[in-house]
Amino acid sequence: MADRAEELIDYDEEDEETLQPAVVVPAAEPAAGETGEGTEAEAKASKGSYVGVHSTSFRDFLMKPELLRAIVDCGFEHPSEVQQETIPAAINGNDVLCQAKSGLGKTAVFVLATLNKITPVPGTVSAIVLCHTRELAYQIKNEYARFSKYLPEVKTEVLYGGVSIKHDQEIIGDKEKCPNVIVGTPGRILALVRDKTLRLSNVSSFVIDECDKVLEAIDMRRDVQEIFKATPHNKQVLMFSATLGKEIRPVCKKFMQDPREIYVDDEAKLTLHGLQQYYVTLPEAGKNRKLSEILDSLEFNQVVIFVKSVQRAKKLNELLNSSNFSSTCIHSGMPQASRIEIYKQFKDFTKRIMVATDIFGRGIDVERVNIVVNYDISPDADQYLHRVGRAGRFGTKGLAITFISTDEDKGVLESVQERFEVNITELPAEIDPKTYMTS
Ligand SMILES: Nc1ncnc2c1ncn2[C@@H]1O[C@H](COP(=O)(O)OP(=O)(O)OP(=O)(O)O)[C@@H](O)[C@H]1O
Repeated sequence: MADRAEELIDYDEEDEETLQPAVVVPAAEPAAGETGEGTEAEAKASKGSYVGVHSTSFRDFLMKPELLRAIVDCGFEHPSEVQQETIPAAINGNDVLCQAKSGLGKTAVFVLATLNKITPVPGTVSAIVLCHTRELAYQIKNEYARFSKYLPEVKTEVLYGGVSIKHDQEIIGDKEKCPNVIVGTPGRILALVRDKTLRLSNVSSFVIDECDKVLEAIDMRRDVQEIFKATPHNKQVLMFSATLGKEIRPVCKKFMQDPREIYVDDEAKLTLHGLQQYYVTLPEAGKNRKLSEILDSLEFNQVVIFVKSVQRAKKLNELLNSSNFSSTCIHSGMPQASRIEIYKQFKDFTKRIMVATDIFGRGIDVERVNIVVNYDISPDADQYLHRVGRAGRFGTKGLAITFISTDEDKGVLESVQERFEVNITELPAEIDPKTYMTS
């Protein structure tokens, strides 16, 4: 930790103790669809039912009318719990460090807050949003497009590696086309800052989504720091993740001034209660047979199957297709344009089975995914939580099945159960589809 601390940016005033107390999200009664026991109420649970304890309206937030209109068009009826807690603080101009469950609308918090604040000046970047994968950046850019529908003067662009930098340079260098909001991955954004194409001296909002992941690896953190240093001192900083361990919080706070901290401190509350979680113990050689049994016997809208390497993703995808399961796959070994194309096809429901490495494990929002299979278990408990959160988005129901074939796998499963106080049981011979299919 001492080494890590030395890596951090230090502003003199940031060394003072944080003045604002952290908000710990209270224990909410499960909303419809949360108990996972298959009651009639759950069967009726649908997207948007998860509104938490207080039912405020988006109109209660002091937002631009153009944003309120877009929210209605998006079909959002009520703010979710995290939105109720966090949007007012963000709109008020506070720096915010926020941890909240997967799939409950953290993205809308920063998209709405930054759009509410922005007064677009042609040729000037006002907001910058960083995240760890290109697909997530692309997805966030689309969220900006949805919510800025009635703010046509606000231009948003996504920037990431793996595609020609020339194209980015042309857009940013052109005053007419230059985005006011930039979403991207740190490497490409830093390259554009270094070559002086991208000027960040007017940035007033700095956002990091999946901040624990972005700041955990030293190389990505260094890139973020360099980008951060190119922005003015006086700006709003917002950071989000479903997992914010105690070690990473001080790292995040080094980028912030007197932040509002909103945490789900009792990690048991991070479990999605609409999500049923099971494991299957089996030898490595039995995984393919079990997977096809699962795909044959369970009902699903869309399923994501996680594996631990690019090679395994390729092989499993080939095998599934040769066994007449029409699957697709996504991993870092593919050209970037194909990755985005595959993400879009899956999101558009053209494909129903996706084999993925962990590039798809965080943040990706495909609302019809109701089953996640950990063909290879995640490397750690946090990543497990993110992966299974791809099912059961926004209070819908879902099912997660994890294959356990080594003692090491068993250890990870145990750490998940301890950390998030979830009881993961053996996959039963039969599961009532009502318990994992949102009607
Ligand atoms: N108030 C709302 N009403 C209805 N749907 C909503 C609302 N807020 C967000 N959603 C939808 O819920 C889904 C999940 O939101 P989002 O991807 O922002 O979750 P998240 O908290 O960032 O999850 P993760 O931690 O997995 O990244 C999205 O499809 C989003 O459009």
